[in-house]
Amino acid sequence: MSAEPARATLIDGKAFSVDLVDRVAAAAARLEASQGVKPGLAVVIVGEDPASQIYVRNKGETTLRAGMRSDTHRLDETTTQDELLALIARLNADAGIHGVLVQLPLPKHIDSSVVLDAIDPDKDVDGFHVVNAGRLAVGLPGLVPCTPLGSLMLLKDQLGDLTGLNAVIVGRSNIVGKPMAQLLLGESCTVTIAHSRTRDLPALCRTADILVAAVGRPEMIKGDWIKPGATVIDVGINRVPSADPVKAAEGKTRVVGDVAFKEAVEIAGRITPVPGGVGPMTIACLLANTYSAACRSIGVEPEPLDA
Ligand SMILES: Nc1nc(=O)c2c([nH]1)NC[C@@H]1CN(c3ccc(C(=O)N[C@@H](CCC(=O)O)C(=O)O)cc3)C=[N+]21
Repeated sequence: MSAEPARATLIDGKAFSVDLVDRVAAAAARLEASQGVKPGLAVVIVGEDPASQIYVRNKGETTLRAGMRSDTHRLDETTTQDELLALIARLNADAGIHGVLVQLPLPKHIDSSVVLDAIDPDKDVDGFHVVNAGRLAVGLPGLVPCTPLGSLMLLKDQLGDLTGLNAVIVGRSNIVGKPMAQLLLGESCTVTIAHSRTRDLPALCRTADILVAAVGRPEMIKGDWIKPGATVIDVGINRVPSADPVKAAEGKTRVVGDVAFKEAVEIAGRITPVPGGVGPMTIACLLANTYSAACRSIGVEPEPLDA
């Protein structure tokens, strides 16, 4: 007989996202057949931020798989804020484009909040516009940020009803932490948002039935911060030097999350791996949002897409 606790179940976001993209593709094809509207996504990238490259590559491939139109606008690092705003105005007015995404981070001379709030809220497939943040906060329908939306889909798929569970979110960003808190509150969880100034973060994390790590610090959340059996959602995508010193010296990197996975997997009940967890869900939800935006643009209620 072994007293060893079972290792955590791995939450396969990659597999879930493949299914979700298939459902989006089927729904989009029905929309096109019945209404003559093909969902279109415009992605705007200013400059050459390396962290954005994985996302752009994966997104391009996935958009094609979903049978949607995808335009990419690559602007020079020196593009002015006014030039960028002019492009957004054109995309807002383009009836063939239902989703507009401006890749973050933007160069320092551009004010991202001004840019994000220039996007038509009904085309804001990132859900970053202040109007969509407000809609989410008061429970109105709107476009919801992709990473929290994908994380919630995984949680509901794994756990079913989330009512009454203690959720701790580490990270208070507008793009992940805050909207994740709103979504979990909407599922009747008891939600705590923790951050860099939180006192005794390990002890707080140990109260969590659902622990969402969204701090952007490689492997910060340790195994002994996790309540045995808890569900851990690791939102982090951090590029660090390869574990093999020879490869690291050659400049090879690997991707790790915000959770120390090797320790955490021995304690948690369920956990998302990195890569292959939340990341692919973010992209699938971007396409789901583009499909929904296309439907709403012609006054059609989108088909439900969560499994
Ligand atoms: N306006 C805007 N919206 C975004 O959503 C946005 C952005 N800007 N800027 C950049 C970040 C980054 N991001 C990723 C999403 C998915 C993966 C992803 O699918 N990662 C895979 C592969 C990772 C790997 O192997 O390198 C995985 O986690 O399995 C990565 C990165 C979205 N971002």
